[in-house]
Amino acid sequence: MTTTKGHFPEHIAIIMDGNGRWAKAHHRPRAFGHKAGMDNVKTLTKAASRMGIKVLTLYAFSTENWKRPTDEVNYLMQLPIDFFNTFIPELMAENVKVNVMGFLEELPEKTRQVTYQAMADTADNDGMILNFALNYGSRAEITAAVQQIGREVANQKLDPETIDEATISQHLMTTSLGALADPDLLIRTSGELRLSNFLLWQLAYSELYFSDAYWPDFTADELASAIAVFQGRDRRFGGL
Ligand SMILES: CCc1cc(N2CCCCCC2)n2ncc(-c3ccc(F)cc3)c2n1
Repeated sequence: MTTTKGHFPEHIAIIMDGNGRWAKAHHRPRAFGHKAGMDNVKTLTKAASRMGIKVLTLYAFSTENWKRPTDEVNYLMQLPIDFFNTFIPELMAENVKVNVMGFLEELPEKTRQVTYQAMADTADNDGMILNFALNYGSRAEITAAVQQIGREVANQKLDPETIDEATISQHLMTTSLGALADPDLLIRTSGELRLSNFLLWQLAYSELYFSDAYWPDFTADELASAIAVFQGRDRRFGGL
């Protein structure tokens, strides 16, 4: 069997964890950590684009994050607005195409509008896809896919005998990524060793890399190190 050793990861997904603890370690409020985290999103986006990454998926807000204190959620919901208000020119200069996946209809109006506008503004770019997971949860994503498949079977648009793994993949929020939908490499920062309801279907054969660095401290060099470790691994995809 041909080895995957040395292959460069096309799709990298990152759970950007540790922003609150980073703020605490710097004796600052949590919001300061979230702001530092957003600044690092800008830095790592440009670095990943220049490394030749084809898709960078970033877990920005989970369906479970609504349980956080109201003032923190309100601050977080402002971050996409701040991000695009300050970064669209650089995204255009980098030829980056923005995609935002999640239950966007549940977002505050202004947050939702700015994400749609960013997707429209960058739609013609054919460089790296910067794919934000915003109000996203994998079990909810899979449940919505099963509900839609059920509707199509009930409407006789879909023969249940033809349902296969591709059918499920095509009904997930990553379907627009096509052959790049499944991450080659998942990175989680801050030392947590959990998937936290992120891309559970898509990560079936992904390599997992855990960094002890808090997200604001996760540098482009750390990303390069994670990629080097990935290239040293020999992926099996279930085989020998
Ligand atoms: C809605 C919560 C949130 C939090 C957040 N943090 C705070 C915690 C995670 C670490 C990164 C910084 N960022 N950083 C960028 C975005 C963003 C999301 C969507 C989008 F289309 C453009 C930008 C972001 N969104």
